[in-house]
Amino acid sequence: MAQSKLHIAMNPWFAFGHLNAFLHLSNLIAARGHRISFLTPKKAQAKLEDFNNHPDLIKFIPLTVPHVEGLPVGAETTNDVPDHQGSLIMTAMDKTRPEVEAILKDLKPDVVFFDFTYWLPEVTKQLGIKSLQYCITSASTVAYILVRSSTKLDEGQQLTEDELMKPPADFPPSSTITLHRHEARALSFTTHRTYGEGISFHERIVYALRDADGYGFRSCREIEGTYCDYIENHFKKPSILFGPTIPQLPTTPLDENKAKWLGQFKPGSVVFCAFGSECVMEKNNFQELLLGIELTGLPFFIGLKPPSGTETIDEALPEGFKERVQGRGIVEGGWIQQLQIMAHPSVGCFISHGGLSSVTEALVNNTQLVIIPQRGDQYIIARLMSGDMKVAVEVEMREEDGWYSKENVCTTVKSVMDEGNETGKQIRANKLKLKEFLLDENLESTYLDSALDRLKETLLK
Ligand SMILES: C[C@@H]1O[C@H](OP(=O)(O)OP(=O)(O)OC[C@H]2O[C@@H](n3ccc(=O)[nH]c3=O)[C@H](O)[C@@H]2O)[C@H](O)[C@H](O)[C@H]1O
Repeated sequence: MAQSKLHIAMNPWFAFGHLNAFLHLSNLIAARGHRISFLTPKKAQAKLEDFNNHPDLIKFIPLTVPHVEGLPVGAETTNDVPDHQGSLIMTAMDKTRPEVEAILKDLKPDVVFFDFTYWLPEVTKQLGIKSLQYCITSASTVAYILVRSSTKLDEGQQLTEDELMKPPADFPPSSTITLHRHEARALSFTTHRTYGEGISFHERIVYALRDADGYGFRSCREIEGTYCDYIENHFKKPSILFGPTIPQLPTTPLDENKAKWLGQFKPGSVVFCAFGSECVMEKNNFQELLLGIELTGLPFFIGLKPPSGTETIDEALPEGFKERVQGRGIVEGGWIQQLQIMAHPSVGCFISHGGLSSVTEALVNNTQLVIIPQRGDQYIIARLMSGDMKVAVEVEMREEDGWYSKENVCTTVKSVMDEGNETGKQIRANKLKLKEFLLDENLESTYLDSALDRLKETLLK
């Protein structure tokens, strides 16, 4: 088996973050001569095709997404609907089960990589095919929340807010992860919300984990090895690290005007703030964050969506802000060239929400990293980076409701930006070491090769 070529089917959640992550992995696997059958909604296929680097080996299999009442006609992915209709897209994806079953019966791949379709292992078992749950979030998130959730579910109970604040008793002793009260409360609310007809998000993920033949993570032993072992020991199934996704600088250069604007400031002096592709903040938190950045006295570039209840960034700005920061600060509300901005030599600090991709992008750049987690896995990723790895700092928040003051924001940013500050020096040194490790040209291929070997020796033996 070690030298044989595999046929892998991919069945990712109908959201572009997931479809792209699975396609990225597919490209790496196909580069080693393995065949991929990539199940995707019909319209999404057109958007993914440009990113298929191995059309001879990666074949898209279009799925007809059934219409679900309440969804706009033709909606297939979360991209086609507002946030609150994500659950209906999940229902639609669940309804593709008969089609997926027929496709797999016909294709007979060796293994199916999936994430949210908790019913997939039942289908594959009947067909004599293996299933691997490929998680695009951090292994530490699965370890901290879902391992004990599964035990609780078996007992007909749910994790409580108090339990979520602390790690389970048998958690790796090297871990520093704990949650604040407001985080535990928010997490408990989001995980227990219905996601798809008649099932909560949390049940969906736990059943997927419980029934899959193994797990895959976009991470490495050096960052999350202990968490991966913890998951493997609990579920007694192989937990495979495929290596972190190292971002490539896009070929499109940074917009000329932005590059010119950033270029007028000293190297490493600009504060850059962006909260990923989904985050819409509350207006008061948004304004306090802006005021905190203003208070640092440093030049800044902020790319955040207009906060809730507003249509434009201009109407959301604090009183007099625009006039006060004229010439040294920009706030934008649309899509920004995050990778190109982060790589600009003038940028010295990145304030992030803790999304796994944004954090990884910061780790392979020279910016200092400040995290203000907004939801879900971002709380855990923030602790992992600030506590376990000591490559980031977090803004102090009020325990009960997560409120932070402008002074908290300013002090934290200055702690990593002021020359001579001990915290800043330590973070910079740790980050540099990790950057060198992550940018080792052999890292990606070493991880991928050993992940595929492990897949063959365990699931597919
Ligand atoms: C799995 C899920 O991913 C989510 O992704 P989200 O978009 O928030 O953040 P990132 O993972 O940083 O991903 C965001 C990605 O979009 C890029 N980008 C974003 C906005 C923009 O204007 N320009 C850009 O280039 C950015 O460079 C990064 O690559 C959440 O974390 C969630 O908690 C997690 O479960």
